[in-house]
Amino acid sequence: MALRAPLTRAAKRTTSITPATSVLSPYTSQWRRGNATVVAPQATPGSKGPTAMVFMNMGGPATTDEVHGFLSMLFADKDLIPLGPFQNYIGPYIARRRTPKIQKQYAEIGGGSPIRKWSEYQAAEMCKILDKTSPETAPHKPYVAFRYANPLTEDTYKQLLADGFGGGNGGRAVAFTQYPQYSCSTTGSSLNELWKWRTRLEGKRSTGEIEPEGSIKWSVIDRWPAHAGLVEAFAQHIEKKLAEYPPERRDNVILLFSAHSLPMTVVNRGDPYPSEVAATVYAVMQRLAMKYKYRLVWQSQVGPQPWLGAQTSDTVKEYMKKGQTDMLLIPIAFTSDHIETLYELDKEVIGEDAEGHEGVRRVDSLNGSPVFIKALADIAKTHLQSGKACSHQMTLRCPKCTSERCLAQKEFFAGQSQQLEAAA
Ligand SMILES: C=CC1=C(C)c2cc3[nH]c(cc4nc(cc5[nH]c(cc1n2)c(C)c5CCC(=O)O)C(CCC(=O)O)=C4C)c(C)c3C=C
Ligand code: FES
Ligand SMILES: [Fe+2]
Repeated sequence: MALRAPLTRAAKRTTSITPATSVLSPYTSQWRRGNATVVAPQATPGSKGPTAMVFMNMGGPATTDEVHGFLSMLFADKDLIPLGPFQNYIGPYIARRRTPKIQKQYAEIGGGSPIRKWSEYQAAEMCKILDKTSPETAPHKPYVAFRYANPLTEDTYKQLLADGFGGGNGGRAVAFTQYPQYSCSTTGSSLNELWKWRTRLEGKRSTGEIEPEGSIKWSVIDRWPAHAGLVEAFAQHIEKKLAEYPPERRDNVILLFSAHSLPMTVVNRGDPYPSEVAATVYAVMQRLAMKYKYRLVWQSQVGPQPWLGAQTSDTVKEYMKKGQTDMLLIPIAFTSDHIETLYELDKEVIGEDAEGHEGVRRVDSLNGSPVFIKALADIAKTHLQSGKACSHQMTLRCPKCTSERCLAQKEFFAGQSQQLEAAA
């Protein structure tokens, strides 16, 4: 069975949460936050909207001054880097020590991560499409919630409340992970954080208390590794780059799909990410009619413990030694540019390991690709129509998971199904 006491706790909790609102509750349909009166967002006539579309991702420092804060949050995250009982001391120490090196890397890619710019653009463009293709849930309002950088999940949650979602008004929000493949260290961590702020800002205040009426009804798009539109967007970017090789060399270019690696402890815990990344790669190769030789390789290992390989940089060096100098690198587990593409692949792997050999090239990240944004809208529309709170797969914990956070988070999101059904 997937969860402990398979969802019964959540089921009980969520079926009993809608008695009449207590007189003392601040959650009425019009309520006060600070000095401002917040009014529920207006639905389009005949629509169940508005719907908040919340793009979740790790985020990145916008400037080199933000690198220390970013790393501090990253090394404090027990879902990403569990450092044991002394995490509160060791985490800040590692973050401080790593800051100058990482600041230098961000300085070399233009002074900061472009992830916020791309996430805000992708979310806004997707919502414009959704307003047309899913009028029954319109208007769709774009939000971004990052795990380690601004706008942080906490701030975005407060913004949702300030905009009139939840807080007595009810309203629907979709947490849309921007990691196509699910890992407990990425999407899982973002969901744990969202659940934490949901509990703090809208949840029960003490044990035994009933849930406040009119909180946000959440659902989650938790993975989309082989969506046809995602596959098409990757395939088109690959074909565009392949077309830049001379025709007589093109068929012998090796495609190196490169994904951020995972520590073997996480792989052996049973994390779904390696198999989902492989699913994306295989689907893209099928779309390319298996016309090229390819490998899935792994990058960005941090620290001394064993990580999943083969490493991207070793692979490039080994193939070069064997005389293979035409290789196309394809970042497959991240949908916009970041330090791993702009610094690690472009400067370290291509610039140093391959000594700038012109045969070693990189496919552009999806960034503002209209095919990709259309795919996002299609994924969202299918989800909104499904009436499901999350995928069936999300309710299954890793075989070796011992995290109470995972358990509570999964119970909460899976339990939102009843809320959605009640609202339907
Ligand atoms: C799908 C993508 C990613 C997975 C899976 C992932 C797992 C993972 N990462 C670390 C440790 C670090 N990651 C760091 C940066 C970073 N990680 C990803 C993506 C994934 N990480 C990205 C896109 C970035 C860069 C952000 C940007 O530029 O916008 C860092 C900080 C940089 C550094 O110090 O080297 C660390 C640390 C672990 C331990 C892990 C799996 C458990
Ligand atoms: S670590 Fe995977 S479900 Fe908890
Ligand atoms: Fe990472």
